[in-house]
Amino acid sequence: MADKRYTGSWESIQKHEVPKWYDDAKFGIFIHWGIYSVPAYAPHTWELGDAQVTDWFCNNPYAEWYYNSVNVGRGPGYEHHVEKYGADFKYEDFIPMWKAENWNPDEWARIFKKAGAQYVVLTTKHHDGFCLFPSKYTDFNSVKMGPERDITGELTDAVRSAGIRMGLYYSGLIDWQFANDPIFDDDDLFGTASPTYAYADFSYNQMKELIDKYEPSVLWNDIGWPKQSEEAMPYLFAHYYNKVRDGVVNDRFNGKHYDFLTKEYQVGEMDRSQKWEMCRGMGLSFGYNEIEGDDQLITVPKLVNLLVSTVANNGNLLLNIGPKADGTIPAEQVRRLEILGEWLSVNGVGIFGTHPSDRESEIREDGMELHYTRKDHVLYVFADGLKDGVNEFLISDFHGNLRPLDERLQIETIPAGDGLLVRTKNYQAGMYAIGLTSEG
Ligand SMILES: CC(C)[C@@H]1NC[C@@H](O)[C@H](O)[C@@H]1O
Repeated sequence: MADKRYTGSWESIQKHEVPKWYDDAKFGIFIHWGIYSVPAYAPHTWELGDAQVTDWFCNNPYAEWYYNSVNVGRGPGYEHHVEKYGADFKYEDFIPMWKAENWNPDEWARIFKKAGAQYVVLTTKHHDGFCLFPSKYTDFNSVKMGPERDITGELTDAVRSAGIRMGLYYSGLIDWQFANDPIFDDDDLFGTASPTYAYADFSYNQMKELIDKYEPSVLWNDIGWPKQSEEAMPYLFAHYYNKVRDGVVNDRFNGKHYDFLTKEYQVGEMDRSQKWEMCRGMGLSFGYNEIEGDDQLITVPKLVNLLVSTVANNGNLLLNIGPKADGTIPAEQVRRLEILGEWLSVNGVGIFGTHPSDRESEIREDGMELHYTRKDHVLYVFADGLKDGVNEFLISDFHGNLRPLDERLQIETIPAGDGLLVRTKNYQAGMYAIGLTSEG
């Protein structure tokens, strides 16, 4: 029987279930690439969630917010712009400097594949309103100017050719081509949001354009959706799900319907019963920030720990890269993807296609962490925060045996009461979090 079609009602839409591919995927790559990649500057201040909102917007670490960081007329972003480019240099003057002259989408796809990424999400239109696709609703796009290429189309083809799913990000509520008063706080942010019915029609039409042209596996909307077209949302979702049967949408369409919840840098409250996704840059920014060198980026041990702890608690990790304006990915970001891919090539069996165990993650006072996943009857244990050489930890209420996924690791296992004592004999820091399996 043909798949049931969705109708334009909330009742119909809410019958959509999270498709297996998204639940199994566990790891994707976010890409923030745009005009802002030319100036590539933001002060290295705080992780989102660590700053007062009143401090955030004039000291914004997000390089993709460059336009507003200048528009506020004060703070390090503004001062940097005036000093380097002059007060009369406009944001749009960066467009002809974005040439993407060294961009090879197949090379990006090769890097993502080697990293173990199962899906990719590209910014098709960020808050600056510049579209990375040939929209028929605006000429402010990457085919008509700047790179003069359909970045979304070329990357979608390359990523899918590599056997990776393609998702699309869209700034649904904020578009500085329609409303560009400086944003100093959240009131300003939502005050500039979707100012008119004309914008609501524009964003609805562009989202439909993206669905029809690229049939993305993920619709990653940002900030929110225009109130003026909120009633039409079920039609948009029905159109999407009928066209992309195993597509997923995030929770940033005003939270009225979603396949997965989103977290940005910090986990905050966690509900393991719902599918969620953690996203973050490798540094404090999503867009490339030239002052964020290797020392300012997340370390590999912390990156592996983030992936393991996210997956063990029913999440996916969507790790962002910020390419340079010329189309190359900064070497320090590529290196992290390569190492993560090497770790996943050994331990991925305990990550991809697994489900959270009924065992909660354990964060011990000595810094050791135990995280659990399962696949059918097989239990996977990930131990992190270990020291070189010998470490001991108890898997309570466990009557099987465990063996390491990394054949370099030597362990002893000793039945102890109702559990199993595990002793590593030769742990080395380069093994990062170690994976153990109960599969014989
Ligand atoms: C999580 C990521 C998509 C961020 N969402 C909020 C934006 O303001 C920010 O620049 C970035 O795109």
